[in-house]
Amino acid sequence: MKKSDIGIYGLGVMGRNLALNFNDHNFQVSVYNLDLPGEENLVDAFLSGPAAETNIQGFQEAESFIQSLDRPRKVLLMVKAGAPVDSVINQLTPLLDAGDIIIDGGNTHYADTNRRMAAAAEHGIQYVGMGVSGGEKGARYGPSLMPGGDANAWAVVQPMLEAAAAKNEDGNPCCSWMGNEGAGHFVKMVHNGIEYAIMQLLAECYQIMSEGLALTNSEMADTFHAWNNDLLESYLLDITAKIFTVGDEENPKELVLDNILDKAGQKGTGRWTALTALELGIPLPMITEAVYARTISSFKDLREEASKAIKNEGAVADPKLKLEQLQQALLAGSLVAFAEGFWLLKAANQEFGWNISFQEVAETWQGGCIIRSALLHPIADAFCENGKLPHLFMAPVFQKILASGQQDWRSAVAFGVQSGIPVPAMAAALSHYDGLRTGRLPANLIQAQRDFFGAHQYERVDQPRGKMFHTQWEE
Ligand SMILES: NC(=O)C1=CN([C@@H]2O[C@H](COP(=O)(O)OP(=O)(O)OC[C@H]3O[C@@H](n4cnc5c(N)ncnc54)[C@H](OP(=O)(O)O)[C@@H]3O)[C@@H](O)[C@H]2O)C=CC1
Ligand SMILES: O=C(CO)[C@H](O)[C@H](O)COP(=O)(O)O
Repeated sequence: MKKSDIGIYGLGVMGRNLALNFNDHNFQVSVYNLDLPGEENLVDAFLSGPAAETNIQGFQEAESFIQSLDRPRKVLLMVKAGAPVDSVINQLTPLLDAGDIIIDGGNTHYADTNRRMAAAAEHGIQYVGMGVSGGEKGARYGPSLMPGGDANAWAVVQPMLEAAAAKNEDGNPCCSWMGNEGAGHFVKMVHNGIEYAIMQLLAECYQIMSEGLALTNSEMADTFHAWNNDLLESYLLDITAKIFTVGDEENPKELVLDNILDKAGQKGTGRWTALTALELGIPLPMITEAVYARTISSFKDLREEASKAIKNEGAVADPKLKLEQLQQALLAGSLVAFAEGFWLLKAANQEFGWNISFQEVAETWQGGCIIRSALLHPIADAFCENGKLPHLFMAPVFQKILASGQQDWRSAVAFGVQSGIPVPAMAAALSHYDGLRTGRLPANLIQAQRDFFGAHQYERVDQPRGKMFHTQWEE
């Protein structure tokens, strides 16, 4: 039997679709899944189902799975992030040889990848932490891939990963080497932070349209569909418009959307983005508010109770918001979401000594991934022109967009605030914009207060930076 080019461990949603994708590109694929007693045999189900007409080989034991691979063996782990990855690595390490390559394609925390890469190196195993985006369809027909880790492995896995990846409008694979250690997983984490922010922004537009402007579901479908153009064209806007057209199987006259409980789930990547930003000292108010918004949604019972106790009487926004104004808020907010993400990537380069190319990240996100958006083209151009751009707001192209849309953006936020419709991401995006474009903030008062109660000292506007002063504020 021909040895396989790649082995995929884990036949969940992503693993089984990636296996079919690699097979489509004429790579020989081996698959394995650790089934617990009593669980369905996923390998058999896969081979007799979706993989029936393929050359994919399935294995019931890890030993034979690993032996089926061509050297250096390349094993792609598509298992649940966290402890399962450690347990799978422990299972496979004795079966692998020096020079073999483990690729973790799950949503792993970058610090875990740093640790696992160092541990694998002790056995001579090359380790790649790879962000994968695109969900089920992306995995099947072309995801966006963000590998990083042991650079020696890149040349070996590059042809396979590039073949399986989505292609952008220029025909280039949406797959780039992100850098050392956990750089690939860091980029995927930030991708998900941006994903949270844009999803929340779209959800806020939905609530403003439905509750504030009394639009029907079909009007909202049309509006989202019409907006999905020019710089606003994106996968998330596209699927949002489609969601407003899907009927409920249980109640055919209703939309399934109207019958979904308003409690947002989260697996952790958005929270990690916010926490990492806090640790690295980078303000990501919009992404963080998007995480909080999911969290507050999870307090469903408390919210129901509070909504009965605390009425929003008399809250009326004036004047009524125009849909064009809301559209501008969506555009500006989407841009802020990307600006926050790239700002964190810049900080990571500085903190960890990585060399993530922001242009390549933007290009890698142009196809296949959940946050693919027309905005990623001018973003890639901006970084191509100036790889050291300190913040996306400093690119003239975005200054123009933000400046021309800012009054409408403010109106949309004001409409939400005045009518009592929560707009945390939209408002936080605006605060980020206003905070950054304000040359003199009231932080002088904070410094005075700190010096008053704690003798923490302050710098003066008329003295060199770093020279500290203290005032005896009271006798
Ligand atoms: N779904 C998505 O849209 C995306 C998911 N990801 C990430 O990809 C990874 C896989 O996701 P997905 O395919 O959706 O997940 P699924 O839940 O569909 O599949 C999880 C897989 O992990 C296996 N697994 C769980 N625990 C263990 C363990 N202790 N030992 C061995 N195998 C284990 C499962 O095996 P079993 O069936 O036997 O339990 C199954 O094969 C995750 O890290 C996820 O965050 C990344 C991008 C997009
Ligand atoms: O990585 C993904 C998309 O890019 C996964 O779908 C992930 O599960 C999304 O995060 P969450 O479940 O927290 O919404």
